[in-house]
Amino acid sequence: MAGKVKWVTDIEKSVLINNFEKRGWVQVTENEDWNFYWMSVQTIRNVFSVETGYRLSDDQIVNHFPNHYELTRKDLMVKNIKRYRKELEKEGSPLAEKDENGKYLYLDFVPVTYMLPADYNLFVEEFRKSPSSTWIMKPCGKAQGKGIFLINKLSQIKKWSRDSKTSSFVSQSNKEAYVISLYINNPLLIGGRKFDLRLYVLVSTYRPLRCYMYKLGFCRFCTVKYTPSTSELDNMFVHLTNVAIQKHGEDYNHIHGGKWTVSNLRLYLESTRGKEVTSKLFDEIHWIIVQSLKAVAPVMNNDKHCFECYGYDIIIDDKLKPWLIEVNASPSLTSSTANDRILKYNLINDTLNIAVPNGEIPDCKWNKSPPKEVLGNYEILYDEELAQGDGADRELRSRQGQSLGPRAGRSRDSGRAVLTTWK
Ligand SMILES: Nc1ncnc2c1ncn2[C@@H]1O[C@H](COP(=O)(O)OP(=O)(O)OP(=O)(O)O)[C@@H](O)[C@H]1O
Repeated sequence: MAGKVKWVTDIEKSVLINNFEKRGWVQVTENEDWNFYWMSVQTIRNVFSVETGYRLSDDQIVNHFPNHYELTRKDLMVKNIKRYRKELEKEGSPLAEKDENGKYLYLDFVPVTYMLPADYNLFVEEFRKSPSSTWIMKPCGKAQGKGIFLINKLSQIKKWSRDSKTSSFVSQSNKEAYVISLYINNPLLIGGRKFDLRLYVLVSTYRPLRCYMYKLGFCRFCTVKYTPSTSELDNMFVHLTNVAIQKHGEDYNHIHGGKWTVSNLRLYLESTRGKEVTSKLFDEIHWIIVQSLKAVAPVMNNDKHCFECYGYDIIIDDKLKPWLIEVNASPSLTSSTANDRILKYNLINDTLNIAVPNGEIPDCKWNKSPPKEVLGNYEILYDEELAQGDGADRELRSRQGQSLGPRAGRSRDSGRAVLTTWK
């Protein structure tokens, strides 16, 4: 038994268990000595809570950072990105440049969002500026499309407030927090349907930031054709791409599960829009992912026992601008189709190959910069150490020279530091 990795999980998914067994690892319970724990977000809270006083030893590795929620809670992600933009602005960074209307030229990649109830007045002010816009209300602590609804009138939000059995937003502050985001009402449509992208990103360390992009993401399609018409605002089969919602749709296809691989999307876009704009779009997607990670890196508890495989949700609009919608700490490992099973099995396999080098008893001082041969379907997305003295300077230099930001054809950090091709 000695020398074998002892694993525990509280997520009973075959794609996990098959991977552990394939490596000859030994299953133990959480009360025994374990080396590798693939845990839910509830469990990570207990492991790192002050009350439990649990201390991880050098040979223990877990799949979440203690305060992953700084990125994976809808409200905190937006708060951190707003703070990051302000800091860059204060530093005079060219990345924080704004247009004549005061809108960020490059860092405008999350839909305008307010926290409710805290930012209610700010929201009302913004709402009145463009009263014909649609907004999407999302509970901060839920997933799978639960509790989400669309509004286009202030009266709807007032009604919601009343319905949640409170007389004012102030008294609601202890209740469930929501975010309200500007609804991207011009999504890119394929076959008339809205879709979003689910991309996987592995972070092995936040300081220095080192992250990997999984090549095999997918698109999730709605089952009903898209219309921005207000008469369909309540129809979640039109607006929400979550599989948890769409699988209840009449036209849900159980064979392909309403999914396309990202490489299919790429081919489709290359043939309909051209290679150059497609490549620019994917560059920009990578760029906003890196920016979101840079935004939270300073506040992350960069615990050496941790790594994390995030599920990024991205929507592309009809101008081919990508929007970061959300980051998930526990992307679904449920397989809705045969292809899904293969993808998720491989995702875990490749993740383990990086997080637990050689499948041996982990050492929390693990080499977080593994050789290329073990990356599988991962590619380095950003490596701060490689970018040092190169990327940042170059970002500044390029300000004086040409344009900035992937949308403007900005020259990016060094190719070694940042993924530039993704076929
Ligand atoms: N600002 C927006 N504009 C357009 N569509 C949006 C927007 N925000 C969310 N959506 C749609 O609603 C879906 C659910 O939103 P989101 O992912 O934020 O919520 P969730 O319930 O936490 O889902 P998940 O299970 O992916 O965590 C998205 O996949 C997307 O299709």
